[in-house]
This record gives sequence, C-alpha cells and structure tokens, in this order.
Amino acid sequence: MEGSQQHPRLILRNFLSLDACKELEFIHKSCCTVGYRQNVFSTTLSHLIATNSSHFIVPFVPIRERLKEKVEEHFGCEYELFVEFTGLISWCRGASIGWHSDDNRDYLKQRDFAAVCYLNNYGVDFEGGLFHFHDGEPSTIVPMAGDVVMYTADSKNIHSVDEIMDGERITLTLWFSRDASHDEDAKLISLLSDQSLHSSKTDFASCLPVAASNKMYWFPPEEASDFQSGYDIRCARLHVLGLDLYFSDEESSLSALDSSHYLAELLKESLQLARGDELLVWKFVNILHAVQVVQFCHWNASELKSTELKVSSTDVIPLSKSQQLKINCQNVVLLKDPQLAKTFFGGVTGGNNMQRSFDLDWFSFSAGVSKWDAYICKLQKEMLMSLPCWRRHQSIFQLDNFNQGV
Ligand SMILES: O=C(O)CCC(=O)C(=O)O
Ligand SMILES: [Fe+2]
Repeated sequence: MEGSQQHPRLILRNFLSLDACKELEFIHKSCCTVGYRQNVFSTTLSHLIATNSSHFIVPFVPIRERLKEKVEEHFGCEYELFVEFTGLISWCRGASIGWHSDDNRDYLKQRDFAAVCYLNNYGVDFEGGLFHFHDGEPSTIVPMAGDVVMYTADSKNIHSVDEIMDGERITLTLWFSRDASHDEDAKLISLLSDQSLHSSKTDFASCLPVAASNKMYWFPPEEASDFQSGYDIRCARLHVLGLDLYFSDEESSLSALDSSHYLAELLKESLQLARGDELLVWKFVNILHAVQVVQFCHWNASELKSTELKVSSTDVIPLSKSQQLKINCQNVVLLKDPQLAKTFFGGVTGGNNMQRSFDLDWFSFSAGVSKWDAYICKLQKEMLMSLPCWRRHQSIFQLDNFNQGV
C-alpha cells in the first residue's frame, strides 16, 4: 500500500495485558523522578539500577523482547535492531509536545524506530493527551491501556501529543537503533555487573531501595535549589492516597533550621506511615522504601482485601497530639503545594477513577508487606540467574525457564 510506505507505522490493540500495564504503572509510581520535559516524570532502567532497584528491570524483559521482534518483523529488519532507550514516562496537567519527528536533534539521529505503549486510559485516568500523526492514517490515536503505536523515527512520521488537561498519562516508550554503539543493553549490563559485585544475595534486605539525590524528586525542578515551593514527589504519591509520613527519630530542634536543610535531614531518616489519627508501628528504611511498599499494596489492593493470610497483630497505635503536630510541620516542608500534588498525581478531578485514598485496612496492608517481600525476592532471584547469560550474550533477554509469557 502506497500510504503505509509513505508513513510506515503500526498500531496494535491489546498488545500488553492489563496485568502487565498495572505492574509497569506500579513500578513508575514507586520509582519515578522528575523528567526531561515540563510536567513530565520518568523512570529509566539505568535509574532503577542506580537506586538499588535493578530487580524491577525483570518485568520489562519479555515486553522489550516482544516489542523489538514486532518492530523488526513489521519494518523488515529482523535481527538488525538494538534497543536504544527504554523508559516509563508520565505526563501530567500542562504537558504536551508539538509536531516533531523522534530523530529531530543531532544527538537523536541514531533513532530508527519508536514504540509507545499506553499503560492507562484516555478519558478515565487522564483528559487530553491524544496522539496525532501530521499525515496519513490513522491521524489520531486515543491512548488506551495495552495498545501500542510503532513508527519510524524520521520525518515520515511527524507527530504531536495534545496537552494533558487532567490526571496522569503513563506510557512505556522505547526507541530502536540499527547502530550497535547505541545499544542500551550493553550499558545496562555493565552497570548491573558493577553493582552485583556488591550484592549477590536474594533476601529482600539486599533489595532495599537507595534514593537518588533529593533534587531528582522535587517538583518543579526549578525549585530544587532551595525547596521553597513545590513538593517532594515521593511524599506526594503517599499524600494522594491519604497517607502521611512520620519521621520519629528526627530531632525537633531541626525545625529551627532553614527549610532546605531540614528537608535534607528529614529525608535521611527511617520513617513510619500514618493515616488519620493512626500510626503504623512498622518502620521503613527510607521514603522510597515506603512508597514502593504502599504502591505495591495499592496495585494489589483487591487481592489483598480478600486474602486468607492471617496476621496476628496490626501494630497500629493512636497518634498523639504532639505526633500529629510534628506530621503537620513535616508536611509544610515536604509538601509546600499539596493542591498541585493532588492535581498531578490525584487522578482525574471528579472522575470515577479519582485516586481514592488508600482504602486498605491495616490487616490487608500487613499481608501486602509480606507479599511485597516475596515479590521482590522472586524478581531478584530471576535477575541474578539471568545476569551471567546476559553478560555472555551482551544482551538482555528472557531465559527459557522463565518463559511464562506476558
Ligand atoms: O507519548 C506519546 O504518545 C508520544 C510521545 C512522543 O512523541 C515522544 O516522546 O517523542
Ligand atoms: Fe515523539
């Protein structure tokens, strides 16, 4: 067909299962940092490695493989492509991109093909954010969870994305290159190999996240020099679920110090979670750890509510007035703009899918914590078993014995 040669592209419905979409959404909401464009947040695989969360690469592996095979098959370049970039990207209110091709900068010339997988739904999880091709058919794509659009990165596929009006639009975006020197796998394997010298155990303690610099989690990024306005995105992710952080060990005398110093000190501490007037006794090693566990429980909420697992004690105590006061002071530092945090991460305003507060009872939450440990250990085990093969082949792929499909 003449049209498809002029504008080589492919749209696939339901390429990813909804379960796979949900798992990637969980990883993004647990690990993302502020992104490269305005009102955009991103999670790259190298960032996962840098924050001792490399086990989260595992769920990407079969998906990347399937996407590469599909691109190679459709565009007739079997065994020729390398993945150049893999990332989870979310766009919040105000984010958009005008007409462009994906290779339109000198430093992007290596990009030959793009694959964008939609992980949530237009009109439900976000408003706006339609994708348009400048020429040819289809001209507009309505992002729906599981669907993928693949296209050449050159000027045959000029495209744009409408401004996001509400909610958070999440994608898994990959670029492919024919140029082996831009192979993401080689870089990732080298980072993974450096890191696995330090940890080869498969207990969850060796998989506890280590946060990157506080600046990478501060929104808007322009305010990250002194943290005077905006919010910490990890704190915001918990806040929209109705959860507060409680830093029990922090010295209250610190509150006399300036805000940026106080914030840096606070975020070094271990912490507990509070909701309403209740405090969960259980401690998290750092804020990233708390976000990962909470997002995991949120992702698995319906399963956890019906779990048979019996938990002996919930270890919940009432919050004292002075503890509540302390939480309020800490929120003033971490969430200078709670309204903006809600606008960005709280789901579509007034919509059915408005991110409801964390409606898990503490029993289900405790069940979630044990499930989280098992989940992380399983990923870590698979990672460590795969790594020697990945190193030998200088390629990240799914080993046959883990081939359970996506
Ligand atoms: O998210 C999309 O639909 C496309 C994004 C895009 O065009 C880009 O990142 O270059
Ligand atoms: Fe693009």
